[in-house]
Amino acid sequence: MAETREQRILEFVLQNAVHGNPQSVLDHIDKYCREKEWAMNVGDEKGLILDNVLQETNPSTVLELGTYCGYSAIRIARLLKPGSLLLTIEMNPAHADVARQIIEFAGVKDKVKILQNSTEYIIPKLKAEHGVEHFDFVFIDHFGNRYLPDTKLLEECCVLRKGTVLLADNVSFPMSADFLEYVRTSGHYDCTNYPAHLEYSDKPDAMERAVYRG
Ligand SMILES: O=C(c1ccccc1)c1ccc(O)c(O)c1[N+](=O)[O-]
Ligand SMILES: [Mg+2]
Repeated sequence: MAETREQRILEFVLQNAVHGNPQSVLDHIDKYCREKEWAMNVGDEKGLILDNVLQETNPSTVLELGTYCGYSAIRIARLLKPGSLLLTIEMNPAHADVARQIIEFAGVKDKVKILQNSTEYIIPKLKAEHGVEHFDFVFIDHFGNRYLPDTKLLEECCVLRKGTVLLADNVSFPMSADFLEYVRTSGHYDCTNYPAHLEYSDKPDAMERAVYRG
């Protein structure tokens, strides 16, 4: 039996999902995490919210904060138009390694670049070292206590533009309360809340869309 939960998710995907089929990989991760071991993927219910907001935005450049096992990276990449790019930041090297393998198995690695380090280290380097001008869409799904400082860092590093869509997971958690207060009251964002449930559970959760006013 694989040592970690993330390695067991990878093993289940490699042994059961259809190679090169992103939806099959998503379905098998959801099946494993609903039936065997809970894990912090955005999941199927909130994943549909992510799909809808992403398709409404139709982005060319996407940033994700918090790759974990690659579930939402695959969810995003499968909907991106040709020539688009998702940069996803993961601070945990073991998680990044699992994500790299699952993303490759799903057949979307050409649209995804995993940056393994902390967000506070990478965000200031995005323009100079990763050729970023601006992001059209940012999916925020790492530890809630980083949501606000990283949002302010994205503003300070000028990688947001008028109309950039931020979509944050888990805004029902107390740890992201300061982020929610800021995007709703700073005057810099137009916000929409999407009530949902915590992945693979009936506990309440929510996502917040915050469109940058520039
Ligand atoms: O914070 C956790 C957490 C904290 C402790 C243990 C496990 C998860 C969490 C829970 C559900 C999520 O959807 C999620 O994105 C996270 N996260 O850390 O990014
Ligand atoms: Mg989450």
